Amino acid sequence: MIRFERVSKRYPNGNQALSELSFELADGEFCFLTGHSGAGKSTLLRLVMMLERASRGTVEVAGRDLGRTHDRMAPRVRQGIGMIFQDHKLLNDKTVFDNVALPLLIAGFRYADIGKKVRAALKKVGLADQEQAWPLSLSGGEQQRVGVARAIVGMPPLLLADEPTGNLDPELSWELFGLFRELNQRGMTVLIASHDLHLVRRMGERVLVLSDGRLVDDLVPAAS
Ligand SMILES: Nc1ncnc2c1ncn2[C@@H]1O[C@H](COP(=O)(O)OP(=O)(O)OP(=O)(O)O)[C@@H](O)[C@H]1O
Repeated sequence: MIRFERVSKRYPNGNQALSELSFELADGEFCFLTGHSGAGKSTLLRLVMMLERASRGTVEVAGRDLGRTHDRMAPRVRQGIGMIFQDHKLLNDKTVFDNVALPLLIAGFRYADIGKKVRAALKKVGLADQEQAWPLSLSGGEQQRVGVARAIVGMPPLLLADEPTGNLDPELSWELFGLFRELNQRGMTVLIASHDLHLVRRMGERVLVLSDGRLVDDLVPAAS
């Protein structure tokens, strides 16, 4: 699903965010990305989303070489990816339903087809009864789950999350990771950037460890 081969990223101001990074994430895998602040986690995810371009090396997503992909194809690439942010980026002047419907409207789905998909996504995250609620009337954990519903409403094959538990207490964080595992068990490939090492270890999944833009460890869970 994702292949990085000797990828380096240097920002225009000279910051070297990634250096000679190589790894592969197969279809259906569940993987964490950890490392200190500034290690390059967000940059890696931004390269996968085509929000940035690699300075050197090859980035492949779903068989597509992003270095050879024109900017105008970026929306198509992003349609295959669900993205979850730390601050969930919900629109507070829109209902839960409308927030979750947004990616489908942008993708050009007919309004008649949208309701079913939005309700299915809200059901998956356990918020079926909140579709008419306003984001600010929900708890932090519920808001984050709306963000997950919005990311998965188009059933993308790949789910990326950047510090999704940053604003959640340990119990809600654990629940959210459980939800990601469920989505993975239904076939989604999942890559989560997190510096919550305690929770990451507890999940017992594959962990890529970045330090100063380099891959310093690739921990594969022991077979159970
Ligand atoms: N737009 C940018 N322009 C210049 N430098 C940047 C930019 N974005 C990130 N960097 C630099 O690239 C390096 C990697 O940053 P990145 O945000 O990818 O790390 P991170 O591991 O996600 O950190 P954090 O956990 O703090 O979000 C850092 O040195 C950072 O200052």
